[in-house]
Amino acid sequence: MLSVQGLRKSFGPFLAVSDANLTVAKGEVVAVIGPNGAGKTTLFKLITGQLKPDRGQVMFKGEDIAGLSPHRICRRGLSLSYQVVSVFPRMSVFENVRVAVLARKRQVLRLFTPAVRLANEETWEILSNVGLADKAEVISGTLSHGDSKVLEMAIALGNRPELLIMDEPTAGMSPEETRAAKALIQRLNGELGITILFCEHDMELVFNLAQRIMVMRQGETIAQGTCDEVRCDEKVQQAYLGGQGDA
Ligand SMILES: Nc1ncnc2c1ncn2[C@@H]1O[C@H](COP(=O)(O)OP(=O)(O)OP(=O)(O)O)[C@@H](O)[C@H]1O
Repeated sequence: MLSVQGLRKSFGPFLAVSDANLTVAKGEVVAVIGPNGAGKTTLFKLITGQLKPDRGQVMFKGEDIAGLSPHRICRRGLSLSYQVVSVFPRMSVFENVRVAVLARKRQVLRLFTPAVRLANEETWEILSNVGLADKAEVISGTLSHGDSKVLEMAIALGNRPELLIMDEPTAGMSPEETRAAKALIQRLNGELGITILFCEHDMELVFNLAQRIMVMRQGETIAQGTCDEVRCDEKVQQAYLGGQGDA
């Protein structure tokens, strides 16, 4: 479904991503790991169009999407759930998700039209899928950190993504919130069939959730494979145990 080859991005003289390579098959859960500053977030921004690569290829469903606008990439079924919560804090949980659903349908909010009725139904469905239906009327800015991150995922689901990319989905969550988020990600993948690509520093979560792992160090892909393959990889052990890692 997604194939990244030889992706490179520099900021002035600094090479943040020098050679990123990644494949994600339909239906998979794939994790990108690497020490702080390895280039994981930059890679996700390059895939989702928030940054333009200097060179390299990003093939999504057979088409090269490298350098397309985020909007056009999103329309092809690829959504990003952010590391930093970016909901509209004064809007309710329901309204935040409905905006995303209406945006996908290219509708503005004209109440009582059939399109809005359908968007309302879809919004309720998403909220119940992620377990936020009972908080639909809550003002988003008053949610706990864990619920805000789940809302972020719900907003991304408003785009009906085939591939959902999540940047540190459980960062800052309590152990209980992390367990719930893990179950949610498994449900999105298992029940709704959404392909998942995420990066995360919580190695327990990575090895529990991911079917395959890609490892970055200093902007470069140094390994890619099953959890066992990656665990046994010498370069990976060096990256994490050689004084550069944070896991
Ligand atoms: N807009 C930018 N301008 C200059 N340097 C940047 C910019 N964005 C990222 N960088 C640098 O690129 C490198 C990679 O950053 P990136 O955020 O992609 O790493 P990361 O692997 O996601 O790190 P973390 O795990 O800490 O989130 C870092 O050294 C960072 O400071």
